[in-house]
Amino acid sequence: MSTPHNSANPGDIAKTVIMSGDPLRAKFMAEHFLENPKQFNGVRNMLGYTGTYQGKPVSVMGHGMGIPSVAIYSYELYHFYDVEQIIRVGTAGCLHKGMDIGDLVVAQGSCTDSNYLQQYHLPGTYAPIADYGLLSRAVDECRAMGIRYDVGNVLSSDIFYDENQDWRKWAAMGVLAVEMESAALYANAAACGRKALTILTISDSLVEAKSASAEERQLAFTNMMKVAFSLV
Ligand SMILES: O=P(O)(O)O[C@H]1O[C@H](CO)[C@@H](O)[C@H]1O
Ligand SMILES: O=c1cc[nH]c(=O)[nH]1
Repeated sequence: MSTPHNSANPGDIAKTVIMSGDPLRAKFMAEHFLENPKQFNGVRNMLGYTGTYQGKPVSVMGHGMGIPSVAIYSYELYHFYDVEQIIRVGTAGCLHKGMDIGDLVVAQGSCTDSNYLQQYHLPGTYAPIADYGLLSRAVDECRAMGIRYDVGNVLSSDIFYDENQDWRKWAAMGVLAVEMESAALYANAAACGRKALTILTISDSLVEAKSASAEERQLAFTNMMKVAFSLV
């Protein structure tokens, strides 16, 4: 059975899916990390592939930009394709001095300015968090690789071009970086008892004049991919 957004048949997608906003980053992962990749989706150019990594089945797929997009793709993977864990590898803007382009942020929790969580009608503020098992293994891998990384809260914002610079208020609460999807991914996973983790690479700084090129965003940030594949 396919969905309106995914033409895969049941069984075409592995239990672990590594996702990124940019479908071309998913293609890059298929070409550079997967053995025998087979494309399972091309609907809306949201490319998805399944292969093996060191002999273990794994899929990679794009999820588009923003919460509505990641929410659709991750919901369908968990509910209609029986996926057990989704690891997002994305880019983010850092909110503090001393963080550099290329640094990793392992997103322990994700705040949001989106209304997505209101659908659960909770009598308070839900705190979307990563699966602890995936998180702690990712941190172990970052340490073993000897790369620069932080672990903590991120902001999943609906706003890329922030007219009011509201990110400053999140930074004052210790939030490390801003991206646009993790809160919905974590909430979707929690709502169906599955696992999720986001590993980010800093591509921009909101506090210093630093920025990566479009090509680097698509292709060069391989440390987060190595960490993600180590979790398969
Ligand atoms: O690099 P990706 O995974 O797309 O993630 C970040 O980049 C996009 C914005 O440029 C948003 O999707 C944001 O979350
Ligand atoms: O500043 C940034 C950089 C990457 N992704 C975002 O959402 N914001």
